[in-house]
Amino acid sequence: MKGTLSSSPVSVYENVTKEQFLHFIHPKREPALLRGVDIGECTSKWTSEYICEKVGVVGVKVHVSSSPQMNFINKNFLYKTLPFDELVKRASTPGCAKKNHFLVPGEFYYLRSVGFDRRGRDTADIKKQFPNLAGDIRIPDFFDENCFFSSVFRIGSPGVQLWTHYDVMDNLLIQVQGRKRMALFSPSDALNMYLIGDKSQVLDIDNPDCHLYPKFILSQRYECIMEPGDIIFIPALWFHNALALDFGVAVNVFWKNLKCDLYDKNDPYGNKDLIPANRAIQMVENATKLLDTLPHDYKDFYIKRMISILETKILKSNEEGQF
Ligand SMILES: O=C(O)CCC(=O)C(=O)O
Ligand SMILES: [Fe+2]
Repeated sequence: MKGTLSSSPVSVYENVTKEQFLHFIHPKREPALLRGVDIGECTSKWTSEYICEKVGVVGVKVHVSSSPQMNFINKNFLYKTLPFDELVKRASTPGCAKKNHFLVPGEFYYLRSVGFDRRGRDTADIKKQFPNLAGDIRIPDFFDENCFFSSVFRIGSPGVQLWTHYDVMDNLLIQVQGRKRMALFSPSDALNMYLIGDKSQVLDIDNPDCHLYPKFILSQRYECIMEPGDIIFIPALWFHNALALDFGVAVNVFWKNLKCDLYDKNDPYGNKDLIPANRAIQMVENATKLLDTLPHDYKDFYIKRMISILETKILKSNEEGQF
């Protein structure tokens, strides 16, 4: 059984200034589509030819999949290294990935840039990994520079859909080339998302399987189409799913909205839960393991008791407006 889901538009704001963003948009903790913000010359300059010429043959690690819907559950993608210009040619030229491919003709590509050393604390920074392009993009100064976490270059084939997930940082996603459909869900819908870690198991958000994921259609979906030059503000913890309608070039910037010491220092992607949250989740996991020592019916009963403790906690913090 397939279910359908209505959606609400993401609020659109034109020609937003730093002051307007800080006073009216950021405090709402809701996604916002920002139009007409000065992002520099990249919107006119960043043609496929230009970015190929500026970056050249530098090797980049990309997701490659035979399906446009990249799926983390049965990992229907591989990581492959390609020269940057070859990636751009294959992803932007219809038919190009038909001749040269890793998996199947017409395969799909997605680049999410990373820092030089991903095992360490090195995060993506376009100024470091793409210095010849960084000067063309003006990242809005809508946050304190001490809170900057990373800036990520994203390139993808038309049709690529990135699974629904949340990040723990506030985010400005700047769409430079191509259109993209963004679907978002509030953190308050977390129980309807069927999460595994930071990712939703509901892969086909347009035709969700209602037998497997009956509560998904209860969630409130927000949606917008991003045009080149648009920026979307995605507050930390908001679930998002990106569907590229064209060959896409985007840059996003993550920053820390809360006190720096709450964030995991070893987080190359900006998706590790805050230290207290991560500890709390570990404790719940340990608590359920502890119950493994009891017979099934007792375990079931005490898990339900734990759920009722947590449910009461949700109601209380909702009343206090702190949820
Ligand atoms: O635009 C995309 O392809 C995905 C964006 C995303 O997940 C992000 O900016 O956090
Ligand atoms: Fe994300």
